[in-house]
Amino acid sequence: MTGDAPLLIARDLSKVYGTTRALDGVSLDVRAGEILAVMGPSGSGKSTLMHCLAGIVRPDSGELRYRDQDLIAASDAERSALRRGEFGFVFQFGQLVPELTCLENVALPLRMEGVRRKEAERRAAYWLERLDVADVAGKRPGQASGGQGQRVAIARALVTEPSVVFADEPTGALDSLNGEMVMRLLTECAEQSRTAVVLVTHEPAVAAYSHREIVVRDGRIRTSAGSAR
Ligand SMILES: Nc1ncnc2c1ncn2[C@@H]1O[C@H](COP(=O)(O)OP(=O)(O)OP(=O)(O)O)[C@@H](O)[C@H]1O
Repeated sequence: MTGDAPLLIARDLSKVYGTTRALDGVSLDVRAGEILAVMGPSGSGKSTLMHCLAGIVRPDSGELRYRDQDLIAASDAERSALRRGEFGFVFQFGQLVPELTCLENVALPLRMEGVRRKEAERRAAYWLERLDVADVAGKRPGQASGGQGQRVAIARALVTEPSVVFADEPTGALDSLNGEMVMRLLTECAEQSRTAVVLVTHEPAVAAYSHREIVVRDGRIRTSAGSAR
């Protein structure tokens, strides 16, 4: 893994909200296939860091590159094209569309890219199978359990075969057994497809699925270590 050029390179990133220094000179690389846990206390800047890396929030200063692209100089349209095409997202609460079936939810990012319905649903069905939730394909998210919904959300994040998945507390709403299953499937699928995962979590048991942990405090990276994995 160390031989790969980094996918994301952040240097000295800063972001200020009013008088709050949410990020204060953060430097970080994310490599293909790497599972990186971002830990730290509430309000320390974890989400701001993740949102900057994902091209959602524009840092005030520093350098940020995804492959050859300057993410700070990129226009809003370029950044959203990058998010759609290269990145996947998983949040604490699956944020699935309640009116659509689980299959349609997973097919949605492909439909938005112009993939025809039949092909999009075929690929969605494959990912539901991979995440072991094929049985909820025809159900709406409200009819699935929390753990199943989160696995559907992961299928939706992976269906476009992104280079990087950003996961913000993906197990935060689950009990530990379901949380472990979600983490096991997320990391197995990511490793098989060499997808990098940037994982924000408070939970050491979740961070244990990563290859590397960083701890953010007061907008700075305080420690960085390989995990037990
Ligand atoms: N859009 C915003 N407007 C104003 N302040 C913000 C905004 N986003 C974040 N902040 C502030 O920046 C700091 C870092 O917030 P951030 O959400 O990145 O922390 P976090 O580590 O992800 O916290 P948590 O674990 O509670 O989600 C906090 O003081 C927060 O209040």
